[in-house]
Amino acid sequence: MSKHALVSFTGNTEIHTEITLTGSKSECNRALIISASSKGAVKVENMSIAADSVTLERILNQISTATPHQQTVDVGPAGTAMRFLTAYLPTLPGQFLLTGTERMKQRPIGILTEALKAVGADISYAEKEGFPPLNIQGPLKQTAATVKIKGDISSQYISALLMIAPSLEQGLTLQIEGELTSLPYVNMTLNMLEEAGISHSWDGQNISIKPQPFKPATLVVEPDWSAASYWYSIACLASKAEISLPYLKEKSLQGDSRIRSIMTAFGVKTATTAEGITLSSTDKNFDEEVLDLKDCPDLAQTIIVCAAALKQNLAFTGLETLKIKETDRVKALQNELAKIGVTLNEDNLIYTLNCENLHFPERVIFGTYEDHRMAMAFAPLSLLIKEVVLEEMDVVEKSYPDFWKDLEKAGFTVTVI
Ligand SMILES: O=C(O)C1=C[C@@H](OP(=O)(O)O)[C@@H](O)[C@H](O)C1
Ligand SMILES: C=C(OP(=O)(O)O)C(=O)O
Repeated sequence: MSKHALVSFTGNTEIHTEITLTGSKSECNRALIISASSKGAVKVENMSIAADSVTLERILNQISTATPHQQTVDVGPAGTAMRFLTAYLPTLPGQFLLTGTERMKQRPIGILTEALKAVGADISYAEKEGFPPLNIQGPLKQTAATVKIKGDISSQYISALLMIAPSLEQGLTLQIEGELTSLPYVNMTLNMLEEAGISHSWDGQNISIKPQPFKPATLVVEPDWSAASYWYSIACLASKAEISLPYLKEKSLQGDSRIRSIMTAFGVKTATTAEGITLSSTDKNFDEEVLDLKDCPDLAQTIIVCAAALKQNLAFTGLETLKIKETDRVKALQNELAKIGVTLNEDNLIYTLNCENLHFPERVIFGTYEDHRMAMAFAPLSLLIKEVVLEEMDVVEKSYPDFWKDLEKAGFTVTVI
């Protein structure tokens, strides 16, 4: 039986708390692949407890390069792990079936697999052309060192290729076609590779990495800024807030640290302290009418739900990639915002909120669509709605397993129903 979370907040919504967030799953998943590629020269510190990272670590520890039999590698719902392993497994001697949840089988991978095949990888589709599960036969015998790849569907394809590039006999040049989406994630990959001794060149379109050895290094995973975004939302919707988030740094490899500047307009002030950062509530001042979220797609749900609750008819661009994430996030947002009378309408790739009929019923049950970010983006509405139910509460495990515990620490009541 699936469990749901009933979240409420009794009395005056003043929040004073300190929350230590787990490590970024994006940074952690890169650190794990880089460490495996370096054959142990690169160590990982402050591992994330995100289920997706735990899964990737377990897989990397379990796969064997000594067995002639096919090994099934199941990433569950972990998209980044799926994309990174699609590139990493072909570099190993072995035969693999790389698979995941039913939703994973609907998340496209063809752009990455075709690029890998062009470089010499032996990969075929076990079910539907262009989608997982994949049959992979390694080790890759390199046939080309330059490959074209579309940049506007998922940056994870590019990060996946960049991380195997230094281990390829001829290195790799990626010719990026179209606009690069989720750009900060590519920068994160290149920065972490650099920390591990790997240099690159990037002329605006082509990214090249020569064959080169990893140097001994320790990659320290920073706390998760995407997880921090839910605390920004809470600080914004509470009547008063002072929320400390230790170890978070303003200058981060994570593009989602942009939540800090976006949330100034939403009335959340961020102070840098010796320990990390502290969020406090201040006056709201919406000046920008259109927010482009192409660089930070994982913030979209947090920001859109928060704007809706504040009755701000903001417009958003850069939401195209949301359709292929854990769920079709635009559709999921449209369905669930309707429960508080808000619509999210698309016109020419501009999405606009209409909050004219915003209302807060006494009790709202929000669906979560196997998507951790749906649960975490809607939970803060319990500061405005007496009873908020988030279905399938375990979805948060994917990136932020302590989410419910942390809400309780901050004064929310979370009942499992
Ligand atoms: O590389 C990464 O760690 C990620 C890149 C982004 O995906 P896209 O590049 O597909 O937008 C982001 O949504 C995902 O949660 C993590
Ligand atoms: C899109 C996400 O993850 P992934 O693509 O790694 O499944 C996410 O965490 O929001």
